[in-house]
Amino acid sequence: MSIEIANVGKRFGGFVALDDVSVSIPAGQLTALLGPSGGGKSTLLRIIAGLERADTGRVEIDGVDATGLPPQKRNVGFVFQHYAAFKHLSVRRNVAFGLEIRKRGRDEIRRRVDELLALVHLEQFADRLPSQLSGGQRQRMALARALAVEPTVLLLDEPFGALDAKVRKELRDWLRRLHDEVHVTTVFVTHDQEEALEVADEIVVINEGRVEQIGSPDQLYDAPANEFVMRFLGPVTQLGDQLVRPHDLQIRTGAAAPAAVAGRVSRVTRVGFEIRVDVTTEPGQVVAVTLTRNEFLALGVDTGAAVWLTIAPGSPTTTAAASRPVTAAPSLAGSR
Ligand SMILES: Nc1ncnc2c1ncn2[C@@H]1O[C@H](COP(=O)(O)OP(=O)(O)OP(=O)(O)O)[C@@H](O)[C@H]1O
Repeated sequence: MSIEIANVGKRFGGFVALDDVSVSIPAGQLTALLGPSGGGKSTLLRIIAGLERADTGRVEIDGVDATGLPPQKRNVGFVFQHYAAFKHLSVRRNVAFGLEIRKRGRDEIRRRVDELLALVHLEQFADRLPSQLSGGQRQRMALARALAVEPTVLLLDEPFGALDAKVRKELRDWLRRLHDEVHVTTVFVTHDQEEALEVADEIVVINEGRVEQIGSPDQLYDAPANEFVMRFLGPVTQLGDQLVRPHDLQIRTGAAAPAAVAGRVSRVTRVGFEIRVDVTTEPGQVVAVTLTRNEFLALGVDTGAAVWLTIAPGSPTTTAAASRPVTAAPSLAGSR
């Protein structure tokens, strides 16, 4: 049940929401559409669902041209951030709804709903009303309802976005496990890079209506296509004109390697299990380095110490597009 999106464009008035977007979503995978707010993720998802019509381009679901098909003919399941349940119906009836309107037999419905409630771990809540569930339980009910009609594709628009951090994390682990059991081709929208990196088989990074990069979490993290992707996927710092992750920098106190950049420790901050060491280089650039506590203790430096910075071999780096002004810091010239 693969999805092919070819050259899709969408405008709202004069505003370009999607600009020539092409993505192949492989069958049976969990794919994340990741990007900042307003980038076009939901619009793309809605176009796949048939809730929005593309101005240009084509959408193919499972080899069939779906570009002009209405949502009900696409066999997609959809879950939104704020799930609208039938308030007066029990959890069981909510999950059964799609099967009832398809006039499935009573025994079949009961069997299928029992299976689904077990799958989302809501068996003991079958007779409650949606208002008697927690937010996380309600979203699991929504997923069970979307899965009830055996969609070829499951589309999730920030399904856990409205929940608190702890519940989100539980649900994302659960979604991963659920997907490993059910294997339905799933596309979910998130603006949370950690969520995408943890859960997805493949990530499509979308920004300002365009695809910035498509790849596995490892590919995106280890080989970001550009500065945007590198910055969006995790913390970065700048050494000279190179963007690098703070934990990919090495600090030395002794004889400098040929490519090492000299500086002084300007600040040391402990952040949980990590130590953040700011090193101000001679041109006055403040470079952030993160070390484990043991690495920091072994290094034996403190504020004011003269050090040399190198980028650990093999680390992902990108050249900063425009060299940003370096952070203002007192000049260290001549103070070594
Ligand atoms: N029906 C509409 N009419 C006009 N503009 C719209 C409409 N739907 C979306 N847009 C605009 O298109 C752009 C992309 O919106 P979209 O919802 O796809 O972004 P998103 O990446 O999903 O963002 P978020 O994470 O905030 O939901 C936004 O600037 C939005 O304001």
